[in-house]
Amino acid sequence: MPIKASEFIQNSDGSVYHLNLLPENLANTVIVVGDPDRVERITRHFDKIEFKTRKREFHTQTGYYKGKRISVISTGIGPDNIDIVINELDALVNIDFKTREIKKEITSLDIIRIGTSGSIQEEIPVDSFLISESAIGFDGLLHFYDSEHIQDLEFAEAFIRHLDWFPKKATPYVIGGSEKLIKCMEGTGIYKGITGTNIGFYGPQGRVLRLALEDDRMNDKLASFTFNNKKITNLEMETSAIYGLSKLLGHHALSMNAVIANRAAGTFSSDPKKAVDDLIKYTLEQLVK
Ligand SMILES: O=P(O)(O)O[C@H]1O[C@H](CO)[C@@H](O)[C@H]1O
Ligand SMILES: O=c1cc[nH]c(=O)[nH]1
Repeated sequence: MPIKASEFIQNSDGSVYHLNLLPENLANTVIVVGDPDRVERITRHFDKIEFKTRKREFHTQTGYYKGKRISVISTGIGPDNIDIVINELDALVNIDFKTREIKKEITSLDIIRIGTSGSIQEEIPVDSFLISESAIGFDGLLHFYDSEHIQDLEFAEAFIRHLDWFPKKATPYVIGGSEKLIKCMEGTGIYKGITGTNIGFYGPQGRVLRLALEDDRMNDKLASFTFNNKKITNLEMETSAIYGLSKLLGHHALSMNAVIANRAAGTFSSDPKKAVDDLIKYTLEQLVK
C-alpha cells in the first residue's frame, strides 16, 4: 500500500519534504551537525562535492573524502528537528519514492553527529573530544514511538530516583550508541561517556540568567549519578533522539562531541571554532582509516 500524501510528503520535484533530497543525493555515510555553517567547514576537506541543496536549517552537501562518499547535513538545534531529519533520511533509503511503498530490503545508514557540548565533569576540560557511548534523553521524543524494547529502563529508573526527578518533566530514556561506530571512532585521548540530551540550552541544562530553576541542584545531581560505574559526562541537544530513532529504524549512530564549555568549572573554550575544526578532521580521518 502506498503511504498517504499527508504522511510521506514529497515536493513537486519528488524530493522529500524538509530535506529537499532525492534518494540518489544521499550517501550511506551521513554526518549530521547542528549549525548549517558547519556543513561547509566539513566539505571543504572533500576531494569533490557532487551535490548541494538547502531548505530552512537543513543544508546538505554530498561528496567524497579520500574516495569515501559522505553526505553532510545540518539539523538545526534540538530533538524536534532530529525527528524530521532521521525519519526523512530513513525514507530516502527505505521508501520507494516512485511507488511510495516501504522497500522489501532495508538499508542501514551510518549516521555520525559532530556537535558541540558542555561537560558537567570538572576533569573533562574544554577543547577535549568525547564519544557518546550512550545517551540519556530528557526531551521525551522517543516516548511518542513504540520504543521501550530498545530503552535501558533500569538505568532510567535509577536516574529518576537519584535526581528525585520532577514528574511534570518528560520521563528520561536511555539508548546506546553504535558499537561498530564507537570502535571506528575511539582513539588515544578521546573521552567516552554518557551524554545528556536536553530540550533547551538554558533552564533544561541548569543555566540561570534571570529565571529560577525548578531544581537548582540538578547539574550537581547529574554529575554525581553513577550507573554500572558510568557517569553522565556532558550535555547537548540532539544525541538521545538520534540514537533512539536510528536504533528503531536499524541505522548505526554515534555522536562525537567537541567540549566547548565546562559547566562544573564555569569555563568556556577560548577558540570553539578550532575545537570543532579539529574534531571534524579527526572524525573524517577515522572514517577512512
Ligand atoms: O553545535 P551543535 O551541533 O549545534 O550542538 C550543540 O549546540 C547547540 C546549542 O548551542 C545545540 O544544538 C547543541 O546540541
Ligand atoms: O553547554 C553547552 C555547549 C554546547 N551545546 C550545548 O547544548 N550546551
